[in-house]
Amino acid sequence: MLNAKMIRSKFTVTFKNCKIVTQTFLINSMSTDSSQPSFEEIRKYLWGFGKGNVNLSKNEDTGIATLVLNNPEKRNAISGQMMVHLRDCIEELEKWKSGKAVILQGHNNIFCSGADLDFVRAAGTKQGASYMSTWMQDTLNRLQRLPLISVSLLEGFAIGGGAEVAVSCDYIVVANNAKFGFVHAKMGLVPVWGGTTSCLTFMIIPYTFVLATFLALIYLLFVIIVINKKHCIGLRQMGIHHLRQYLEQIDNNDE
Ligand SMILES: C[C@@H](C(=O)O)C(=O)SCCNC(=O)CCNC(=O)[C@H](O)C(C)(C)COP(=O)(O)OP(=O)(O)OC[C@H]1O[C@@H](n2cnc3c(N)ncnc32)[C@H](O)[C@@H]1OP(=O)(O)O
Repeated sequence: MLNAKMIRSKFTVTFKNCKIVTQTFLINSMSTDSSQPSFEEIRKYLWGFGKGNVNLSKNEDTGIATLVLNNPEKRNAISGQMMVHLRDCIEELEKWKSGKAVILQGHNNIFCSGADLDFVRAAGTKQGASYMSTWMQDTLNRLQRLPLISVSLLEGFAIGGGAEVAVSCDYIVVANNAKFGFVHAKMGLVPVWGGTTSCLTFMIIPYTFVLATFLALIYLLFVIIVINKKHCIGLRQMGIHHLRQYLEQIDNNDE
């Protein structure tokens, strides 16, 4: 049998253990892991894969830049080299003092067919996957935080990583022929470029807010009807009670 004191001391020990485990976890996660590759190392690695490029043109008069994904042989799929280009372009936009907006589009009216599958196959190791996701998450995070209005122009396909790039902009303009798809699940992948987080801010949070407001209004309406009904029943009963009293009084007066 455990008495209160024993329970308390057991709880304190458990609590202390939890605290130690939590603190160790936090210290570990905060410490800089010396095995983490530098971005310079990742750049060299990615540069060795594929063709294609990303073209940035800045219009100093209007303050509007255009960023074009260019790999026409593969429906503008993003190769290792293009990942490097994209980050360089975004770095340049970060420094553009007179810039107001950037439009992100694909070459020849097709947005992007995602990561270059030849690259994905070739770099399909634990190290390759980790390099790609670290690089692209950082790149798309920086695209989201650009001090410019960013617009993705969706024409043709925006698939897999292409969809992730699209949702990293502030606005998406969608053409009639656009086909947009997170196809990762079909391929047994998870979106590793940060697209799901962007989707959360883009779609799920606003829709949840609208749904919650709608449900709250229905609840309010329901409460008003119920209270009103109860109030009416109460008033009716009071009326009947007073009527009875009045009739009894008349009867008594007659007698
Ligand atoms: C890593 C992950 C992530 O987000 O984290 C991803 O992005 S995974 C990547 C997810 N993306 C995908 O699964 C898209 C795969 N592609 C497709 O479904 C299709 O190609 C469409 C994009 C719908 C386009 O179809 P359409 O009939 O118009 O053209 P097509 O299939 O004949 O393609 C034309 C040429 O482009 C190539 N091609 C197309 N998409 C490619 C890609 N993502 N990587 C490498 N090559 C690609 C085709 O192999 C073909 O090459 P040849 O002319 O030599 O035959």
